[in-house]
Amino acid sequence: MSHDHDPAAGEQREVPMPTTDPILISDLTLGYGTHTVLDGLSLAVPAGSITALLGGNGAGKSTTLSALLGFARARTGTITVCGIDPAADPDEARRLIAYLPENVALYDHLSAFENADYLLALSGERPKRGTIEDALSAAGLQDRAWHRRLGGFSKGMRQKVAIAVALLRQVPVLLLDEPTSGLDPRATADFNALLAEVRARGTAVLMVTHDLLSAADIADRIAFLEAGRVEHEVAASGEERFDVRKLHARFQLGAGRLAA
Ligand SMILES: Nc1ncnc2c1ncn2[C@@H]1O[C@H](COP(=O)(O)OP(=O)(O)OP(=O)(O)O)[C@@H](O)[C@H]1O
Repeated sequence: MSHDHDPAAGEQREVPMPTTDPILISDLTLGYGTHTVLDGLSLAVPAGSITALLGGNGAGKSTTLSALLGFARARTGTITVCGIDPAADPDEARRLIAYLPENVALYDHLSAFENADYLLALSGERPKRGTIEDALSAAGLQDRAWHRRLGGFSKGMRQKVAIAVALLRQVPVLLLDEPTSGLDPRATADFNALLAEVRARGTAVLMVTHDLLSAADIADRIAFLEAGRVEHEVAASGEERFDVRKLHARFQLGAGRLAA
């Protein structure tokens, strides 16, 4: 499955430097049939920052990611990924996005290395010799696991392979759907440390999550999605992190409002 690694041909693409916020959603309304899911949603994620998108079940968090990927079409409002409208040009928008769904689709019969190599080839990437190993290592996967089939991997190990692929793609936007669900606290901390590195590269990260602790630990901004829009947004200031108990209370308030 591995392709020929010609170092000369394997130059990594430059990460496009956005002139506007890489993720920009303005007054977005979207739904399925007669059911309106997003109703005036506005959200901006600047380069080099992490926004956690919180909200009750069915609030429209995954739908927001679908719209950024060009799978769900806006009725009104605008949505851009580095200035590209994903509905008008989904291929170009997806070229700029690394997306980690909740259940990452990897191939059990391939090794970690082969999975990364194959998935990158599907994205049209030809990584330089040694860069896959570097990325697997940076993602925290021990070298003895690099050439083992994924069949026996834990969820945390799979997540590391997936994030290694995302790291290798060097794209300006990373979308994560509940990335820490099912991870133990140690694996979650490792994952957050990795996200901090992705942020330091200038990537705009939007993370849908129910994990308040993880969001409080890593996010720069936390947006609460309620009644189809961002009703409340809080930002961490400097070294001061979020208070998880306050976030929990805020979340309960929103969930109560949704149920009312
Ligand atoms: N393809 C679809 N067709 C019709 N309705 C859909 C579709 N996808 C999602 N919905 C509906 O849109 C609403 C929002 O779903 P979405 O998956 O975006 O919520 P969510 O906030 O991600 O929820 P959860 O936290 O449970 O994952 C729900 O009522 C859901 O049933």
